[in-house]
Amino acid sequence: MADSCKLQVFGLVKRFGGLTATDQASFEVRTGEMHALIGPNGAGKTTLIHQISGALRPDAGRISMDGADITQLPMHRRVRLGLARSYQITSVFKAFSVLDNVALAVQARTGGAAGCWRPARREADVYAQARHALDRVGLAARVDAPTHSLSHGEQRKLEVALALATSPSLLLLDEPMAGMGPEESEAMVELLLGLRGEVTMLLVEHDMHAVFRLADRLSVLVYGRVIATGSPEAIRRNADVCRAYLGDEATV
Ligand SMILES: Nc1ncnc2c1ncn2[C@@H]1O[C@H](COP(=O)(O)OP(=O)(O)OP(=O)(O)O)[C@@H](O)[C@H]1O
Repeated sequence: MADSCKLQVFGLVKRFGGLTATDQASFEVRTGEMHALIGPNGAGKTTLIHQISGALRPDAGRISMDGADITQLPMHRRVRLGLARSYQITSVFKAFSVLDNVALAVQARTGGAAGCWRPARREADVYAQARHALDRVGLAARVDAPTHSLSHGEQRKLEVALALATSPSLLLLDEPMAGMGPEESEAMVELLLGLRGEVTMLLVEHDMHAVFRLADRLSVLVYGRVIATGSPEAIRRNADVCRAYLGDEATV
């Protein structure tokens, strides 16, 4: 039986003036897999992630999730369908506790406009969901800490917790290891390995050691086009990929 498809990106085009940032980009993410999107600087990876999350509207092409066309849906509707993206820590309240920030994310993303008037039971559910997300990323002992007191590595974990807060089925991770030292990177790899199979993930990351440890399959983006998709082994051996991007890194 064919693997089921969680996300399908077909012929995605995004132009910024005269520059074509994604150029007929097409690839598929299978349900349950950890799929990495790699490529040189400026290849269009972040632009692609923005289009999948709904932050940017494509000029052409189609995005579908679980078989439903989501190309025209606003971001909040995609979130309701189970799509989440790792937040930038800059969007949190630094004086609030770690737990309160995640609880706010849960409430905001599950439709919390009348939050103040919700019954206590509802609030208990929100906090239970927030605690569960923090537990998943290994921040259970830091729930009461003010967010500004977190180390860099803990802040990146919090970003993942914020994305997990609404129990997504598809998680977009844009450079979760950025700015990390080897120990923090290793902790993030362990965290993401722990989520494998539980949530489908699409990862953009420059740390090739981490990528090749984590990914079930990879897609390689060069000049806005996906030039190859396959297993880590197949990608390492792909002559086009080595020529265009990996080169010596293919030995990782
Ligand atoms: N808002 C924008 N306006 C104009 N050009 C943009 C905009 N966003 C991205 N670009 C350009 O689009 C191209 C693709 O950028 P993008 O950030 O998607 O690449 P990337 O693969 O994520 O790069 P990196 O690995 O360095 O993060 C680059 O040439 C970039 O300068």
